[in-house]
Parts: sequence; C-alpha cells; structure tokens
Amino acid sequence: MDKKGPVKGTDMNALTIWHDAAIGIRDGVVVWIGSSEEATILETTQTINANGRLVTPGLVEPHTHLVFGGSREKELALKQQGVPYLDILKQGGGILSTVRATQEASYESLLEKALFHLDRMATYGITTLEAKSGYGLDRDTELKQLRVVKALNEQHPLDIVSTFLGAHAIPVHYKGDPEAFLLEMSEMFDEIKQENLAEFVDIFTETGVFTVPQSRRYLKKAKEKGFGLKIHADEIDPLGGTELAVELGAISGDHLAVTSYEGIEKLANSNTIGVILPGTSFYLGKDDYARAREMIDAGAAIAISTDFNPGSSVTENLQLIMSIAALKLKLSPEEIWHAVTVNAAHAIGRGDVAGSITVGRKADIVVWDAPNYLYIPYHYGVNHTNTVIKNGKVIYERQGLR
Ligand SMILES: O=C(O)CC1=NCN=C1
Ligand SMILES: [Zn+2]
Repeated sequence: MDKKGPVKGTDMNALTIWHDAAIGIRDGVVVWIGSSEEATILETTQTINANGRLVTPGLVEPHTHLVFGGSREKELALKQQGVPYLDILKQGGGILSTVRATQEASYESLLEKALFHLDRMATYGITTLEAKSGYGLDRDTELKQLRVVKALNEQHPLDIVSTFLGAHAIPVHYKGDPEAFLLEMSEMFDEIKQENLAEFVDIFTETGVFTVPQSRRYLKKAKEKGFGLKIHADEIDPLGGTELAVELGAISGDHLAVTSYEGIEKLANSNTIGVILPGTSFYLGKDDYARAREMIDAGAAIAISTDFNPGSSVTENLQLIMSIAALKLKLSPEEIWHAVTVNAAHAIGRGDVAGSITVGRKADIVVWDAPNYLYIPYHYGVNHTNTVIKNGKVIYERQGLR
C-alpha cells in the first residue's frame, strides 16, 4: 500500500508486492524496509521470522457498532421466516431492542463487553477501527456509549475512531416527531465536541427512520459544529442517501446496497468513500449487494467493513467479509486489500497514519498463515492471522493446540 490514497478506480488493482522483504521497527515506528539480505546488517533486539509468510499492513475496520448491550439471536428465526429488517424495527425490535438493553446496561458492563469484541477483532488482524454510538437515543445513554469508546481507546492497544450515531432510529416517545428527536440529538453536538467524544456524526437515512431532507438539515448542523460526516445510506430503500453524502462532502457513505446509477456516478466523481457492508446483505438474506464493481469501474474509492452489530451483521471477522466481497461483489483480491487497508483508513480520517507499511508510520503489521495475498479471500470463514503487531508490539500470536 505505497499509495497515499484514497485509492480510486483502476488504481485499486495496482498492488505493490515486495518479495523476501524485511521491515525494521524502532520505538513502534517503521524505520526501514528492504530485502532480507540487507536486513542481516541490522543490529536487532528482537527478530520475528515470517518464514516466507504473507505480511501486510494491519487491517482497518471502518464501520462498527461496537458498544451495545444484550443480543438479538431471537430475531434470527424472524429473518428465516422472511420478516423484513424494517418491519422488525417498526414492531419495536431490531435497533430498538438493543436500545433497551443498552439503556439498562451499566457503563462497566458495556466496557467489559466491548473489550471482549475488541480483543477478538485484534486476533483477526484489525489494528485500527471505527466505533459508533446509536443504541441510546437519549442523551445519557449516548454519552455513556461514547465514553466507553473513549475509555477503550485509553485501555486497549487498538486505535478507535468515534462516531456519534444518536440519529440511528426514532425512539418510541418521539414516534410521530422525528424532527423534534433530531433537535434533541443535535443539541448534544457542543458537549460531544467539548469532551472530544466523537470525530464524526452519522445518521440512518432510511424508510421509516430519517428522510433525506431531515438528514440534510441534521448533518449540515453537525458540519457547522466541525464534525466529519457519515451516512448509513441506501441500505434497504434507494432514498438517495448516497447522493446526499456526496452533496454534503461526507467522508463516507456507508452500505450503498441499493444506490442508484446517478448515485454511483456522483460517488465516483467525489472525494466521498463508499464503505460497503456485504456481510449485512449476506446476513439479511438480501439478493441485492452493493454494486461495488460498478462503483470502482466508475472511478470510486471503495472500502469494506463487517458492520459489526448485534442485529444485521453479527461478526468481527473482516477476513470473512473479504471473501464475501470477492464472491458477491466480484472485487479482485488487489481491490479487496486496498478496501481493508488504505481506503478504510481514509474512510475514518486515518489515511495518514494507518493502512500501509511506510517508513515513518506506526508499525501496525500482520503476519498471516498464508503464502500470498490471494489466499485470504480464497479460504473463507477462518482466522488466518499468525502474528498481529500494533505500534511495533506483538499483541497476538496464534497458539498451536495444547
Ligand atoms: O441493526 C442494527 O443494530 C445496526 C444497523 N443500523 C442500521 N442498519 C443496521
Ligand atoms: Zn451500521
């Protein structure tokens, strides 16, 4: 990943491969890259022999709902019966059921639960990620979630970028008045900024949730307050959230499962990154996957993500998403590697510090139990990491059977 990025269109296919390479790390930073031959002259205090394995930048996970209470396994049966996601939400389930569990959960229990999922993400090779609030839909619980993310950042080796998603659904007591609810959420912007609890503001622009005009007004306020913008756009119904993301200069438009042709054209001719969540299409049993192939062919910058959340994509395994991206989005392995490193980093404002192995940058590196970069999307559903290095420190090593 030697391109500054975001990497767009056909450039996503140009992958630079070093054979028999060596990387020198000092104080957590990459200070040298060369051949294994040349490396023999280096004086080292610790040597990690990759033994001919694949070595890549640490994975960047650009879209998670990491902090939540409870779980929604009971909804699986509804999904199997074909009950649509938005109907479950309308009946007070889905997001709203996680909201109730998160409101009831203590700060400590949310922190402990999130740490568990975060550790699992680290074992899968993720070294930087984004985490959203959105399961409170009231001031106290939204702040509780954002403070959990802040504490995670302080306690855990992984770097986390925080997003305020108070506009995730309309709470029951605001059922008939989404505008009034959005007003309450927008009144939190100042204190979130003050406490440095989030860099981005996100909204679920969807049928039965927030309309494009409501989203536009809300996000414009957020932009005026200095937040970056993200939109859960065109996930279920093509309302035009993608077009809105481009119009407002959002750093990313996310989901894009049913983006219109015009939306694809606008995305391709913008600086907004498309964050595609094929695991959600898979998990909701959808036929329509985001037309990421057309988006890249039109010149867009694409990233992919697990959309880890308790209802519509319950997995931390970004490697599995790489396989689904290959099989269902028809992305090439080269495009997929750009989508889980440099482009994912740019989608969360970390394009200058994460997503590539570059002299002068943090040493966030993964050694894989794989002979080459093709292998990871090819062999699906398992964890291929051998060693995960964060800031130059080994934070995970695969243990053999005992
Ligand atoms: O269902 C959830 O909890 C997460 C989600 N929000 C919008 N789409 C999926
Ligand atoms: Zn999401």
